[in-house]
Amino acid sequence: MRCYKLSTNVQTAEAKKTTGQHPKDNPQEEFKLILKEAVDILGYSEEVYDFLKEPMRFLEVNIPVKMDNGQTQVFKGYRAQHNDANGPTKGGIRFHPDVTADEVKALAGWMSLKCGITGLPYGGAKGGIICEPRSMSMNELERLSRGYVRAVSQLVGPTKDIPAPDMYTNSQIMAWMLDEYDHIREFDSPGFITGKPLVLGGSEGRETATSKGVLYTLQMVSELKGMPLEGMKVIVQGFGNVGGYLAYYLHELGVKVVGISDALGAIYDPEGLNIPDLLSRRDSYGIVTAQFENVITNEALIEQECDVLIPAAVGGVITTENADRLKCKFVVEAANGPTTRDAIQMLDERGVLVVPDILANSGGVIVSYFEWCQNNQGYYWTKELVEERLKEKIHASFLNVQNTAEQFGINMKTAAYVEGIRKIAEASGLRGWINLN
Ligand SMILES: NC(=O)C1=CN([C@@H]2O[C@H](COP(=O)(O)OP(=O)(O)OC[C@H]3O[C@@H](n4cnc5c(N)ncnc54)[C@H](O)[C@@H]3O)[C@@H](O)[C@H]2O)C=CC1
Ligand SMILES: O=C(O)CCC(=O)C(=O)O
Repeated sequence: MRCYKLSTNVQTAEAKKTTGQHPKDNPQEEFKLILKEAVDILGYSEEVYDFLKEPMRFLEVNIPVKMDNGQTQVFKGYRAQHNDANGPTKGGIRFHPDVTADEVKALAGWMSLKCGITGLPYGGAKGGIICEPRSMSMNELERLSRGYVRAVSQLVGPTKDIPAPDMYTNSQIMAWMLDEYDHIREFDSPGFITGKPLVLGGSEGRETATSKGVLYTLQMVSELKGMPLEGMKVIVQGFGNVGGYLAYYLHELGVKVVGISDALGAIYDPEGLNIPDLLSRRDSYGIVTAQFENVITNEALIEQECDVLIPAAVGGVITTENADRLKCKFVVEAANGPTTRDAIQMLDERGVLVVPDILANSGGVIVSYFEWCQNNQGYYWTKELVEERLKEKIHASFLNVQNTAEQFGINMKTAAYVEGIRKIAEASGLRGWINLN
């Protein structure tokens, strides 16, 4: 633990600029590219691609929020519902300054695929609001969260479209959104939203579900490749809900977490970082690097020596511009859309396995589904039961995607699309919406 030390001139996280890298490519175009490949591999008609390339519904809203200074600020928000052939749509809500309509559309498409791969009775959706939550007060965030629910209330609901947390949203925001929805509908509907606090009908294990799912995936990779996790060197980009818990579990298992990062920078130490100490210093937005000297950039972190690179923050961080310089053996995508299609091809050629986001980070929506089932039953499960069932689903989905990759001689990303699309297309075909052939 040599390379990082506490800064003597700590600049507060709030005082620093927050946005970091911007996705180099349009995520919706990325989604369409691999979708087309997968549709062709399955031998489906052009109709299937035309139907699935865009969300079935897309709502753009303007949310007026009374700020603490008395002035009204208008925030732009989105909700995309990609496909509801398999059941109600499902997906998180992101609060981030870089949110775009195309990003939300792609994220909704990826949710459909995730639900397809894991066999959940849902289609995909996603929401987003363009905002900088770290510069807003709790009261302003509450008014924004409630305003968003009022704006999209006609479109969402426990049997229509069920939101959840994503970047910069958490269980408190889910609680405000639930409360607003209950006021509008005039009845208690815990199944309207997942990722809630436990006392409001949340599920044991939801907060840690995405990171646990990534961990189970990594364990599958380590078994597959005959490389024990213990002693492995891992870099985790992003130190929030997903990255923070993941770094902790890895550290507990004897993995050397050699690099972590947040929106402001990264720290790297080839000897391994003291993860519990870093977690104890982290603020509620997953920021810790502001307290240290020798901070490197997120771009530089990605190129450091390690066995496994786990992007767990924003999209579009591994592109054709840096894929050649990665020094890892595997990339496990915990974030949504961190690697572009062309970068995956470059990594394939170099023998670097990329475990796709729609498989690796599906733990979040899997346990959200468990939460929704518990809400519908009014009967709550133990954490052990949740984690056992999560592990089963991740294992089965991983093996399925891996078999498909072998069967068609394709990489795991395309195989995951093939598996995801199969379910949505079949359901859409049976409903008479499209002809598959
Ligand atoms: N929370 C969940 O259940 C799920 C999250 N995901 C994905 O995982 C990723 C992370 O989500 P959460 O951990 O929930 O978010 P979070 O808001 O809890 O944490 C985000 C982390 O990323 C850092 N960050 C923000 N901008 C960054 C940048 N430009 N470069 C590097 N780091 C940056 C933040 O400082 C923070 O440490 C997102 O891509 C999200 O869509 C995927 C599935 C489920
Ligand atoms: O928990 C959920 O329903 C969705 C989580 C999510 O937004 C995601 O998997 O990207």
